[in-house]
Amino acid sequence: MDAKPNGEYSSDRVVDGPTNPMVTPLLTDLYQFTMAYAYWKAGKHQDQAVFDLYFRKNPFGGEYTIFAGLEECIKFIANFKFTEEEIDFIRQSLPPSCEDGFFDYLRGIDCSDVEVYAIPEGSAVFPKVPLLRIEGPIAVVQLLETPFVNLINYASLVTTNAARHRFVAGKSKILLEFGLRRAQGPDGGIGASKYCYIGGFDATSNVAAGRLFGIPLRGTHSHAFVSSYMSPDEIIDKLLLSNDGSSICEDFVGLVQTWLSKIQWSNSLRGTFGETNQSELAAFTSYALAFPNNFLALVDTYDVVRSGIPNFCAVALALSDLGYKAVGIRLDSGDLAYLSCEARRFFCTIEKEFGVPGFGNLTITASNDLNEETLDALNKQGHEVDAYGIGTYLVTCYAQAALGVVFKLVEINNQPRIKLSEDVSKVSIPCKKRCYRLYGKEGYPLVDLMTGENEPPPKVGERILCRHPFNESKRAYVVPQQVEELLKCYWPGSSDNAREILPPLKDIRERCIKQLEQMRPDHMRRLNPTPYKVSVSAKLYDFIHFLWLNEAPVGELQ
Ligand SMILES: Nc1ncnc2c1ncn2[C@@H]1O[C@H](COP(=O)(O)OP(=O)(O)OP(=O)(O)O)[C@@H](O)[C@H]1O
Ligand SMILES: O=P(O)(O)OC[C@H]1O[C@H](OP(=O)(O)OP(=O)(O)O)[C@H](O)[C@@H]1O
Ligand SMILES: O=C(O)c1cccnc1
Ligand SMILES: [Mg+2]
Repeated sequence: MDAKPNGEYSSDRVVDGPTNPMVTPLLTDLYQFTMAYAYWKAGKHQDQAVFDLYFRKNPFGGEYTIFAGLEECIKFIANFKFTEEEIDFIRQSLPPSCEDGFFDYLRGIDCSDVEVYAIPEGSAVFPKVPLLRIEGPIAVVQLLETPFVNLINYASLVTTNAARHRFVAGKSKILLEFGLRRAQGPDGGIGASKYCYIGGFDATSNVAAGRLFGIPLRGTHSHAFVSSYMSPDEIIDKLLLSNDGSSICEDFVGLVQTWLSKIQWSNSLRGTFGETNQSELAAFTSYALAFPNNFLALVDTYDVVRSGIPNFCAVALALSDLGYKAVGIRLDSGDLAYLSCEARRFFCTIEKEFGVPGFGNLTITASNDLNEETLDALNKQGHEVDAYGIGTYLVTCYAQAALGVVFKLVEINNQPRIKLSEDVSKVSIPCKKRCYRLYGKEGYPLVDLMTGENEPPPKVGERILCRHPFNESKRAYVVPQQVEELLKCYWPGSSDNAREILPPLKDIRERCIKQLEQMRPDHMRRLNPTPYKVSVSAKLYDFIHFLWLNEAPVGELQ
C-alpha cells in the first residue's frame, strides 16, 4: 500500500486474511443464513442497513474497557468471499426448498458495499457507545454479526483484563504472559498473547505468537529441569570461557562449590542455612553453563530459603568471577511477599559482603496462580518482586467469562429502528449516529456523546447539553476543551472516503497505555470506581423517546 502525503493510505483493498484460517464466512450462526435467505426471498436483501456493535456493561466490576479485535474484523471483511465448497455446504444445511437463485446470490457477494466505521483499536471505551458502525446491504451485514462479535468479544475482554493487571502491578513491573498451556485452545492462546501485549504486558512465553506478531519472547525454566538432575557428578563439561574471552575456567562446578562454602561461612550469612540440595545446585550450574549471560533460576523446587537462594547465589557469584551478570530468580510457590523480601535481603547482604555491585538488584520474578487480587495483596503487604509471570487467571478471564458484545440494527433504508426491552439497559439506541469524546479543562475525558448523523458536531468552548439516554433527570451541560470524533472509517465500502491504516501492534499497545493514563483516576480505581458518563444529544434523546412510544403498544387494564 502506498502512503498518501497526508499519512493516509490509498483505498486499495488488499489486506491479509485473518490470523486464524478458521475465520471464514462459515464461521457464523446458521440463523444468519436463514435470515439472509428470507431477506433474499422477500427481495429485501439489498435494503441499506446500519448496525451498531457495542457492549452493555464494563467487565471485571470496572468502569472501563479496552477495545480490541478490530484489525481481525477488517482482515475478515477484506477477504470475505464464499468458495464453491462453502456454498455447497450452505445448500446442504438449509431446507431443500431454498431456491438456487439464493446460492447464485451468495456466490457473488463480498464486502465491497459494506462501510465500517470504528473506534481505533486500543482505545478506552464505554457501554452503549458503538465500537463499530456497519452499513451495507442487510443480507451481507447480517452475515457479519457472529464473526464480528466473536472477534471482538474475547479480544476486548482479555485486553481489558491485561490492562487491569498492569494497573495493579504498576508501571515499573515487568509483566509476562505465561498462559498458553491454560488458554481455551490454540486460538485462545494466540489471541491471549496478542491482546495481553496490547493491554500492557511486556512479553509472552508463546513462541508462535512471538513469530506471528513480533511480541517479545521471555521465559525461565521449569521444575522438571531442576528435578531432572541428581548430582553435580552428572556435569561432564565443566569448562567456561570468561565473558571477555580472555581466560578459561577449567572447573566451573568447583568454582561454584567454592562460592557456596564462602557464602555459608561468611560473616553475615553464617548459620542462616546448612547443606543445600546438591542436585538443585547441579541443575543451576548446568543451566549457567548453557546460558552464562542469561542465568535465571527457579528456586522453589526444594526449599527457597535454605537451598534455592543460596545455590543460585553461589552460581551467580561464580559467573560474576568470569565477568557474567546473572539475571535473577523465579519464585513459583509459597508466600511470594515474604520470600521475595528474603531473597532481596540475601542478595543485598552478598553485594555488601563480597563487594559485587548490582547483586542486590537482581531480578525477582514471581508466578503461581497470580491475578489482580494477589497482585493487590502483595502491594499492600510490601514485596520485592520485579516481574510477574501470569497465566491461568489472565488468559481464561477467570473473573468474567465474556464481555457481552451485541450487534443491533439501528436504521434500515434511512428509517431509524429500536429494540425495546423490559430491561431499560437493553433498549437499543436507534439511528445512524456520530460519537464524540468531550474533554474537560484538566485534559480528562468527561463524557462520550452520541448524536444523530446530521446534527452539527459539538464545538470547543460551546456549551452543549448531554443527556443520559434513558434517565430523564440525568443531564449536564458540558463546555468541551477538546472534541474527538470517535468513529473513523476503516472500510469505506463503495464510498470515496479515505481508509484509516491498520496500525502496527506496538502502536495499538501504546494507544492503550496512553488512553488509560489519560483517564480520571476515580474511573480507574478498583474499589467502587466512578462510572464514566455516556450520553446523547437533546435531539437524539427526544427522538429515542418518540420512537420508543411509537413502537411500544399501549396496554389495556381490565
Ligand atoms: N503474600 C501473598 N499474599 C497473597 N497471596 C499470595 C501471597 N503469596 C502467594 N500468594 C498466592 O497464594 C496462592 C498459594 O497457592 P497454593 O495454596 O497452591 O500454595 P503453593 O504456594 O502453590 O504451594 P505448593 O505449590 O508448594 O503446594 C497462590 O495463588 C499465590 O499466588
Ligand atoms: O500459575 P499461572 O498463572 O497459570 O502461571 C503459569 C504457571 O505455569 C507453570 O506451572 P504449572 O501451573 O504448569 O505447574 P505448577 O502449578 O505445578 O507450577 C509456571 O510454573 C506457573 O506457575
Ligand atoms: O518461562 C516460564 O517460566 C514459564 C512459561 C510458561 C508457563 N510457566 C512458566
Ligand atoms: Mg500452577
